[in-house]
Amino acid sequence: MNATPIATARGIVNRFGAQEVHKNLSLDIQEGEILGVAGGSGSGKSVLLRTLTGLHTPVAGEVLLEGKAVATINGAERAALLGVLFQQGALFSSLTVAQNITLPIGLHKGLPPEECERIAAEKLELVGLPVEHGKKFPSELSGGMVKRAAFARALALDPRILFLDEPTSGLDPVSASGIDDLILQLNDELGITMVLITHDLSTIFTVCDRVAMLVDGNVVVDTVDNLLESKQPWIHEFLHGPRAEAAATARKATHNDRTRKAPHGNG
Ligand SMILES: Nc1ncnc2c1ncn2[C@@H]1O[C@H](COP(=O)(O)OP(=O)(O)OP(=O)(O)O)[C@@H](O)[C@H]1O
Repeated sequence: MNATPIATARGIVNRFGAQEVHKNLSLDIQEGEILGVAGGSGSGKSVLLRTLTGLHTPVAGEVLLEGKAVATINGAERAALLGVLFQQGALFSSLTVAQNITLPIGLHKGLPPEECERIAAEKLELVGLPVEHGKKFPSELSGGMVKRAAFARALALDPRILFLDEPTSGLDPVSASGIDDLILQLNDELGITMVLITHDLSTIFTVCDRVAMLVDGNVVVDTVDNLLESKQPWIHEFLHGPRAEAAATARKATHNDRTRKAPHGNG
């Protein structure tokens, strides 16, 4: 029997004109897990992320975060509960990295500047960036560093759930693997629940406890081991294509190195 999920989506319907993107989709997210969200282009991954975070109101269905309807959670409460890392980092280019990190702290906590600076330094350290990088502007950082700075900002208010939109996209393999390690580290050390949209097979094979596969407007959620047995054509093609083989080999090495916590089932 599972513990109470930290987030639940029930009967979600999302429709744009005649196009039905989600047809009665339901999903439980367990506290402390790393859940991947995968699916073909246009399958509704980003719309699902926006729905789960309360940025998009579905045509039908509801999202509960810690048992509370997301629509009824106010801005400050929501900011403390969930962080979002958008695909391009979405940092303000006219602000320094430290100012970007402290922006949500100032907005939602009203802390004095020295305390904001202390928190910014702490978050930079947490994501593996030198504290001096706080003085730089986003344009002065590499792609991997921008992602880390965006992580630092998403972590500013110590959220319990982090939603990540393609955290490794556009990165070279070494930087991407550094981001995978950061996701594992934040999950292991701080217990943050992670929900990440990804096409990155390496991330799926080495990082995710479970994966939610969006297919035909619905979702199949399971561990990678179980999904590897799936006969559903898109899932089979995705996990058994030529690019999946190298990722699966890397996974075996990682699993030998690292004892992941027992994955949660989803019924
Ligand atoms: N605001 C909107 N208005 C109209 N259609 C939309 C809107 N948002 C999303 N859609 C449509 O919903 C479908 C799902 O979009 P979504 O961005 O969630 O796909 P995705 O799975 O994230 O795709 P990709 O992997 O290509 O980013 C797409 O066909 C998209 O055009």
